[in-house]
Amino acid sequence: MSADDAPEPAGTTESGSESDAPATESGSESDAPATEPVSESGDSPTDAEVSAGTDHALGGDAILRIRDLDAGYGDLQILSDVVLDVADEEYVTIVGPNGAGKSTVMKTVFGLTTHMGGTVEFEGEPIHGLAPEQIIREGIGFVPQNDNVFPGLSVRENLEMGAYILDEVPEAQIETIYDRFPILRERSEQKAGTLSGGQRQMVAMGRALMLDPDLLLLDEPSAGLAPDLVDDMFDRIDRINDSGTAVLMVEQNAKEALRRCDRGYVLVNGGNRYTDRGDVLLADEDVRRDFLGG
Ligand SMILES: Nc1ncnc2c1ncn2[C@@H]1O[C@H](COP(=O)(O)OP(=O)(O)OP(=O)(O)O)[C@@H](O)[C@H]1O
Repeated sequence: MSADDAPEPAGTTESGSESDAPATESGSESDAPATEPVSESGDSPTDAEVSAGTDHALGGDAILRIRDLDAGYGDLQILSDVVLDVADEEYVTIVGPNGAGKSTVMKTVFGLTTHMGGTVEFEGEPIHGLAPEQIIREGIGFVPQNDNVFPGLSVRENLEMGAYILDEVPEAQIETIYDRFPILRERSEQKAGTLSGGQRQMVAMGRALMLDPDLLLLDEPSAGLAPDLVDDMFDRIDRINDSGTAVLMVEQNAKEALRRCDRGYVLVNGGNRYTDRGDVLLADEDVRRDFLGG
């Protein structure tokens, strides 16, 4: 989704002083917020006056709607009262310190943790408590950070595994994935374990896209990639989102992720801290200092 199409969060600034200022004319990705908050004094706004929002729910419709979510592992609670929305075709990033619970949110949406309270709804239906196989059927694909390919299977067999719930291999979808990642067509018969890190990540994404999900969950897609491949990976994610798939991503490369996404959530210690457009989070002094390395 382009920034212009992005739904507005229910509140974009702590003060609630949301401006109607248009996005920058060039529409270019810059560090400046596309919407410039106006100071109460009427002075020219500066970065120091940008306040990231703390209203974590979207004002409008969401295809993924998480409310007051408590979850963890066994008896160990990690998430407390998490609120998070993803709108149709939106690109949302979760950032935050190590151990904040970012991956746990993703795993919880995909049914891989212990649900302890609150709700996760997808396209209007509750999905908390469902098994991953059921969640895939609902239209959610997940690319975990680790162990996300079958190393002993070929590229093609990996893709086929992404559609294992179907009776027949969807050949047309495999072709669509090959069109999106042409190198995978070339390496179709090669064992996934022998591919480079970037190519393995493409296999993992391709597998998660096999059922043409409405929402793709990506956990640290740039982890372990050589620096010159990171931009390429982000470009591919942009294109997946541009083709109509909503994306919820956890990313260690927080600044780049926030530059690219529509909205971001800052998670700390298992709970929400800030929610706003990516460019607003990038411009907020406190967010930059505390969570983005200045
Ligand atoms: N399978 C598990 N069993 C028990 N505790 C776990 C498990 N996985 C993660 N945790 C704990 O949950 C907490 C949150 O971990 P999580 O991986 O969600 O954080 P994160 O924000 O994604 O961190 P990072 O950026 O380091 O990946 C951590 O304290 C972690 O040790």
